Amino acid sequence: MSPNSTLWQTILQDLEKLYNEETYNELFLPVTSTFKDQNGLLTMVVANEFLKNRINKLYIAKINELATKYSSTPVRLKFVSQEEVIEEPVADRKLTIDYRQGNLNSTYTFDSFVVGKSNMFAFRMAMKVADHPGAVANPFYIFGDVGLGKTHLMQAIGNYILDNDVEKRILYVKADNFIEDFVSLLSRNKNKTEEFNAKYKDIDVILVDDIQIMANASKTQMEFFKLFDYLYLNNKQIVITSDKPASQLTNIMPRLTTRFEAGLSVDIQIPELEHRISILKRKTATLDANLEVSEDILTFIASQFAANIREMEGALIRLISYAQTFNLEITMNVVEEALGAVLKTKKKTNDLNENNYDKIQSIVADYFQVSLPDLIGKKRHAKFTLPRHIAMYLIKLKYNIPYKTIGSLFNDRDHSTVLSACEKVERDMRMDSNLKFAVDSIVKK
Ligand SMILES: Nc1ncnc2c1ncn2[C@@H]1O[C@H](COP(=O)(O)OP(=O)(O)OP(=O)(O)O)[C@@H](O)[C@H]1O
Repeated sequence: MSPNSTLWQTILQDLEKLYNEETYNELFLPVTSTFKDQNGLLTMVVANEFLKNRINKLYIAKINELATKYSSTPVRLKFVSQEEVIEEPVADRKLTIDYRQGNLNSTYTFDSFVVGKSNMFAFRMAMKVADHPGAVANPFYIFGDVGLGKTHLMQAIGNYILDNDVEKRILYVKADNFIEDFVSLLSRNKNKTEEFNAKYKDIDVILVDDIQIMANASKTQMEFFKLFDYLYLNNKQIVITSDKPASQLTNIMPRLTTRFEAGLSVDIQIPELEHRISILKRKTATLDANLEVSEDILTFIASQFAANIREMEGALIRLISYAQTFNLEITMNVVEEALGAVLKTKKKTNDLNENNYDKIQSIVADYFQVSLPDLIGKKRHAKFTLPRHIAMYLIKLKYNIPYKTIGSLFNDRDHSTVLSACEKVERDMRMDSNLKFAVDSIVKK
């Protein structure tokens, strides 16, 4: 394959847009030659070690992401220096591509992971683990609620390690697949657990997703325990995710949970509103949709899908696909058309929940005939501030949650802003019968 290969030329076009002229001219343009082996490993030769290291440290994840996007067959790019090509032929280790291809999603990188307060520690430690696999935190245990980015972060570790050393064997496995694999092997041949062990032992990094699923599968747990010890003793990196801390896992044998606890545990929390909006912005950019989604609309979506990033992303994708299909500009009406059904179902589920803060926000917004983004947002006109203060007051009255938590439901306003809003509504109601009437009517709804 020559440097004029269509794939590299296509990638170059994107790189030119993504990075400044100097970087582009210095690093990407002078690639001297490329060749592809039978595993789909595309080797790019650059002039010297310095250029190679810069690309491998800073740009390889993006380049491989683009390669995956533009190639119809599995492909990975590896940059080597001119000297290396002369000294040693590029290694050909058959399994590497299969590991990546079958397991890791190449878009789950550190680069595409938006960092905020809720995941900062987890992110930083994950970077450290990826930089020094097996040496910093073993096992590395990530826990948190559904859809908050555990798999993404775990796979980012795998992708990073692989991007820096294409010969590393990274295995990502969902705990349920691990069980299935074990059970199907036993059903074929009861004495063949060695075959199972060999498959899993021949790896450098194991990423086990949703370990809680292994609850009650005691034979599989036993097998996993043996594997865990083997990998651990051989300094292979183990990364585990779960929906709860290791100490709270039920029906998982203590000899496993205590080993999980002995490593480093990090949690991922629900991101704050601004953080969720940043995630949506990043997602919009990667969708390449050529469609403008305003800040107000992103705020609205982020405020409706607080607890699960997967659902929030799903709503954004649905909205954009809808607008593209019907060739529409994205307005609040289009949001309602595209997401109406999803929001209705979500509302029903919310109605079953005790803590129904957005219901109060919607009722107040309806009562005062303002839109939800305006109620939650930053506009300071009295037309918006009065309903906003009333909504804050009613949430405090009904749920008595901390002022700071209420603030997070209103564009991350701080504790003192919410406190003074609630006090003002309470004070004004004593003197203003219209206001009292309005608040009472809303309470009855
Ligand atoms: N901080 C973030 N930045 C960018 N994308 C994110 C972030 N957090 C989550 N996502 C995206 O949200 C979606 C759901 O994330 P992921 O599958 O990693 O969640 P999870 O915690 O593993 O969920 P589950 O408990 O269901 O396994 C993915 O598309 C992921 O890329």
